[in-house]
Amino acid sequence: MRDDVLTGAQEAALISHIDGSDLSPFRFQQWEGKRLTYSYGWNYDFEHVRFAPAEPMPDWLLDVRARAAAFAGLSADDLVQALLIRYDPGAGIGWHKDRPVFEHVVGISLGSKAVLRLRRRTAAGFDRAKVTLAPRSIYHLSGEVRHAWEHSIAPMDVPRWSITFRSLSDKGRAA
Ligand SMILES: O=C(O)CCC(=O)C(=O)O
Ligand SMILES: [Fe+2]
Repeated sequence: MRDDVLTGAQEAALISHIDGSDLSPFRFQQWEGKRLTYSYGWNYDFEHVRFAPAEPMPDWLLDVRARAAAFAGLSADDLVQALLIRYDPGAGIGWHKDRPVFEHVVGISLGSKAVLRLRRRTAAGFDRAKVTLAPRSIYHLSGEVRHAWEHSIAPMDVPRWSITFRSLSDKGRAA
């Protein structure tokens, strides 16, 4: 993780771009999440279990993608997906591992801080950890924390925005 990878002005511009995007509620089976999302590059459709190319990333994302790649030691071209999320008050994200079609996960937090909770199943229960995601900070999930641990964010009473860049895994490339 690293704090302060964006200025306040850059953060405000990214938030207004996300708010100006055609966000829609995350849907899975009968369940409609309170978090609003939009994907560029590739779309993993949970409702129809379909992984398909999506609209290319717009210019306003390219600078922040380059920073995310540099931070994670990747090349910008590797980060082929960008997921925009707006969490309105009451929205969170439940326990999950990111889909196996993706490999590296690099996330940028905007607007307000959140606690990223982490857990890994053990014989006795769960190992747990948590980390504070400050606004304007970045994190990289790879290796064990990406593949062996789940993560979640509890619903909050203030809005938060995030941009998650992902590379494809071998499985994603094969698909
Ligand atoms: O909002 C975040 O920073 C986390 C998002 C996340 O875990 C995901 O989209 O898979
Ligand atoms: Fe995730």
